[in-house]
Amino acid sequence: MANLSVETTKLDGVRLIQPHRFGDSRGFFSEVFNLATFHGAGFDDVFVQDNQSLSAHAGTLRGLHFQAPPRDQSKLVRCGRGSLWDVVVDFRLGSETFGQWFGAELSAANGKQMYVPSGFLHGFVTLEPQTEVLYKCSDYYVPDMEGTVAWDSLDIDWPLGGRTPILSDKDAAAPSFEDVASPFGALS
Ligand SMILES: Cc1cn([C@H]2C[C@H](O)[C@@H](COP(=O)(O)OP(=O)(O)O[C@H]3O[C@@H](C)C(=O)[C@@H](O)[C@H]3O)O2)c(=O)[nH]c1=O
Repeated sequence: MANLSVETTKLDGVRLIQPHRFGDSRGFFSEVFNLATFHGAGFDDVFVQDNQSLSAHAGTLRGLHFQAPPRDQSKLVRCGRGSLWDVVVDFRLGSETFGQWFGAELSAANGKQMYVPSGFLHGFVTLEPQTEVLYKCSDYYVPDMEGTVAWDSLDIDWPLGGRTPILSDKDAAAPSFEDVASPFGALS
């Protein structure tokens, strides 16, 4: 039985991953990450850092973030509690889909994971209170190499239900997409 199903998206390299859940009377068991299985499915990343964030309120929006080369990161994102709407934006110069976005709901219930390749912006908005997000990164955090793009400077259809999102000071002050020079070449 396949332990992993992988869905392609309209953005090259961006994938929605569904690890298998073995359900029984107690609940379920799932290998949420297995290096050999992921390598077998074509992901050659070596993840070196695991992150966890908790957002107290629904409508908390984090993003859009990237870390510049040579310290760029691919990410494998999932939800441990609650639900979120996860977004990736193609930020690779010269890419046919430069500036286009893809979004999907990740929840504790659906077990889906978003694979965010290097060269893409990443962000999410929480859909429930006390939403926990867990993600692996392929390089360590380097604050000096970090970049932020304003969440509302692209035509992203954030499911906010008319609410004003809760932002960090850094994200609230982020420059617009068109004012940030991408450090990513087309083949990042
Ligand atoms: C991202 C990060 C933050 N921090 C620290 C810096 C700061 O004091 C505190 C909170 O950082 P931030 O406000 O940047 O956290 P947050 O807004 O949750 O940032 C995250 O957003 C999502 C969308 C991503 O894709 C991540 O890569 C990361 O950029 O945690 C680390 O120590 N290591 C890390 O890897």
